[in-house]
Amino acid sequence: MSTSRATMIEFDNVHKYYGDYHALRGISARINGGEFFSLLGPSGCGKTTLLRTIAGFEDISSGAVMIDGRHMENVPANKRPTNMVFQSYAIFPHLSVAENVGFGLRRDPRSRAEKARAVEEALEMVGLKGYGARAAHALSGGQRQRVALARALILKPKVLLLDEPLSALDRKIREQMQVELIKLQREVGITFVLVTHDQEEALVMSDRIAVMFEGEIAQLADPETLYRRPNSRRVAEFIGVMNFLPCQVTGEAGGHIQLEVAGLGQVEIEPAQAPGVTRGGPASVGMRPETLTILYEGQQAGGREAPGVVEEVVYYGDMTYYDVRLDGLDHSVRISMRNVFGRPVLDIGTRTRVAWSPGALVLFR
Ligand SMILES: Nc1ncnc2c1ncn2[C@@H]1O[C@H](COP(=O)(O)OP(=O)(O)OP(=O)(O)O)[C@@H](O)[C@H]1O
Repeated sequence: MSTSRATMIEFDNVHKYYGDYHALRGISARINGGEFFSLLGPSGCGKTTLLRTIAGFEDISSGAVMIDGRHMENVPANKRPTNMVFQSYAIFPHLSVAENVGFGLRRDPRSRAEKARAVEEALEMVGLKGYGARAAHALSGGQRQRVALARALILKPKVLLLDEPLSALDRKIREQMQVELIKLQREVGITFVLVTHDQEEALVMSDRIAVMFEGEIAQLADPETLYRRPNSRRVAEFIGVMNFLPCQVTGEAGGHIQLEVAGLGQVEIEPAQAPGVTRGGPASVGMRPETLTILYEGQQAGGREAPGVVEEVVYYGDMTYYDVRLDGLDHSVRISMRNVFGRPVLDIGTRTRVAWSPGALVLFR
């Protein structure tokens, strides 16, 4: 959580060209002090380029980058209050862990004993207390990334930049490191800016996320807003799974938007459920798989329900995916249900009813 609300980083209409290629197309955004902020997007969307403009590794073509109220034009990378942790473990294999962590303190005027204490503190912060004397080359991937983190943190930057720092790690270690990184960020209170293409990682770790496509920010919001109220189909599809049903906007009354949705019938939604909608054009509604429920025989929905046929059942242990083709729809919708009672009991071809909630719909143009 944020310790300070003041703006730490500001992008003002940043453009970046590589030759003719327009890599950043008018980025404007603010990152707060003490915030865990992520740049999320598919390969090539410009997220690494944007991160590198903060570090000063990349010049911008026009616009401005400010850090802590200071214009960064003509401020070289080594004079900026930032430090970067890379995907590859950029540590020196021939040095010890402590030598790696203390590397940035070579010209620090403090005494040897003080520096050694700072190194030990940094190692403790990243969960490597007592590892100082070990050879860096003998560490595991996760441990090397911790050393890289400690080496960055010991310099006490105002901003820590993380370029896919966990992507080379195994899934289990990665998930563990995600939680540790969040804790660490809360502890040190430094602004973290993370680049990732992994939507789950961004949702788990971030206070706010900027979703980028083709050099632009498509949506900037907290994880829950991004997930529940994506402002475009593209953002919705990039973050998790979403079902789309064609619909018509039939009217507006009492502050509500009235829809006729294929497979669902007439529905009223709140304006907040149409975050990206401007007037005109064909529309569709989105529904997340977990907002739908399969009703068993005799079970009451307590709300809205739609009939259909089970087309596919995929068992995942803790949950089952059902693909159900609702009557009046030419494709199936995906439904995910926790397996609280064990195995799925519906067979392919079974007629069933699907419970849904108007409040869980999102309208897109
Ligand atoms: N030095 C460069 N010269 C020319 N084009 C570049 C250079 N660096 C990046 N690009 C191009 O700019 C675009 C954005 O690159 P960037 O590395 O920022 O993307 P990304 O979203 O971080 O993707 P990835 O996750 O694959 O690194 C890409 O199309 C890339 O090919």
